[in-house]
Amino acid sequence: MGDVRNVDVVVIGLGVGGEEAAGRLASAGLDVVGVEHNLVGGECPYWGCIPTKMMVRAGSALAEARRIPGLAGASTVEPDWTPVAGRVRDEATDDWNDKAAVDRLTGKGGTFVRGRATITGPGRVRVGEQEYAAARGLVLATGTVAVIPPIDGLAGTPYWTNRDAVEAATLPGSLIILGGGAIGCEFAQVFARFGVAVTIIEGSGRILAMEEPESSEVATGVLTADGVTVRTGVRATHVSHDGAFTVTLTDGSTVTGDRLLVATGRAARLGDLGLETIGLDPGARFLSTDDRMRAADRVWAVGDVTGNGNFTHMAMYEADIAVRDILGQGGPGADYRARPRVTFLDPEIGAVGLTEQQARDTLTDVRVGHVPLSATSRGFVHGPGNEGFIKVVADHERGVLVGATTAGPAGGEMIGALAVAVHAEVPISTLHSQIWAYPTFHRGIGDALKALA
Ligand SMILES: Cc1cc2nc3c(=O)[nH]c(=O)nc-3n(C[C@H](O)[C@H](O)[C@H](O)COP(=O)(O)OP(=O)(O)OC[C@H]3O[C@@H](n4cnc5c(N)ncnc54)[C@H](O)[C@@H]3O)c2cc1C
Ligand SMILES: NC(=O)c1ccc[n+]([C@@H]2O[C@H](COP(=O)([O-])OP(=O)(O)OC[C@H]3O[C@@H](n4cnc5c(N)ncnc54)[C@H](O)[C@@H]3O)[C@@H](O)[C@H]2O)c1
Repeated sequence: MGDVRNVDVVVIGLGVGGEEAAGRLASAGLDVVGVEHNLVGGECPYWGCIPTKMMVRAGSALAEARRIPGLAGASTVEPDWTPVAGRVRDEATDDWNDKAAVDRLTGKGGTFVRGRATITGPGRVRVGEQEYAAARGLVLATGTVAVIPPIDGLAGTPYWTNRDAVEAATLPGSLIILGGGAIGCEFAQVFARFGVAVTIIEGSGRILAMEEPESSEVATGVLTADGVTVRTGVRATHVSHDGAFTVTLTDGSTVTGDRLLVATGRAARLGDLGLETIGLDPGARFLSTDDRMRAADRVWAVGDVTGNGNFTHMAMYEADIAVRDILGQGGPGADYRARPRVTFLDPEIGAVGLTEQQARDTLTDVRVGHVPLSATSRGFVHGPGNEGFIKVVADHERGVLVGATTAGPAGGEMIGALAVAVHAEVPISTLHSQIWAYPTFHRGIGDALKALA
């Protein structure tokens, strides 16, 4: 065992949240050690948001080109995965090389340690043979891994997770996707648009089950139109692989495919972290925190491990709160009322705050306004590809919005206006007097507000 090195803060896990926290604390002059056993930047830049949104961009370009007939002449579309895989490898991930990110941290004065960190006691962390004592404390930002359900026969088969799907240099002829959440749906649409025969198997009654039922309906419609087979309310009971995959479902039917992508949710990486040495439960699903992201005395937790939403913007939001607390800077604590999210389908499905059902479960007088995008001027003008809707959810007693969904060609952008309304609790009477530019997609927000009933 080497000497104990005394530092101010040890950050465990340098994904989105940890990298932000370590960089900010180092810039503020603290002696910070950031530990990462894989790639600095974590899931988002290498196997998550960035490469998948490059894929979505490519799929959307194909879809838009296919809309030319009827709109602007003729088009012949020949999909080719080569440039997509090339962009993912060269532009998004630098061939899965994190040198730039490591340099960014050390350039701010932080110390980078590649290895797996284990907590050995209050303020104490071990990486290999080196022990660190952190006077100010620890930031835990170890993120999540793909959940692999205990389906008979699945273990031991060469199934894909999001990582394999992002790294794919060539596409399979057919793909079975277990799970119809954001990951399953986004990959399904992209791959289908490149000619892959995709089947989604979703155990619950609808895909995108965490979102509004109308979102599930739109997603099912567009995926089906793209050639995806969407199976809901069925689960896999058995998986076999003999070169191709065969999945047996609860209704007795089977589905075959060249590849199988498991996209059935994420689990926090907490098991082997040594949480028991600081009085935390190593078996917990998530680390619960107070509104300053404190999980225990001199222990902060940020990002996916807190269970407050697996989104990059949440990891950065929570890292900011933890950093301010460590530096004694004060400022607002965590407030999850206006949590935004966007599922990057075509149409994009943006959402903020509560769904209608969540609002009805907690509030006494809930009013809802809904407008199909095709009924708005811009939706009408747009024509092909105008699937979507705007839905607003109001707490009538307080006269404010508590949630909204914007599905459409610019759904991820439209939600910005409604996120402000929910976050700042803008009175609905004030929103009614707002002038919405014509003929934008977001002008439909005014129509949805008028439809509140
Ligand atoms: C396919 C996919 C698409 C996504 N798309 C979006 C999107 O469009 N928009 C969005 O907002 N979010 C998206 N997400 C979610 C987003 O990637 C995560 O919310 C984000 O990466 C969380 O950041 P984090 O820092 O909490 O964890 P992570 O990014 O998971 O980073 C945690 C890091 O900790 C390291 N680590 C773990 N244990 C240890 C240890 N003991 N010692 C050292 N290092 C350790 C890991 O190697 C990892 O690098 C997507 C996720 C996936 C999988
Ligand atoms: N655009 C984005 O912001 C974006 C994109 C991708 C992922 N993410 C984040 O990553 C997280 C994980 O995504 P995800 O799609 O893996 O998880 P998810 O929890 O959103 O969806 C998983 C789905 O799998 C289903 N399921 C679970 N077990 C099953 C089984 N055995 N058979 C069939 N279906 C089963 C669940 O009912 C659920 O609908 C999301 O919560 C999201 O926050 C965000």
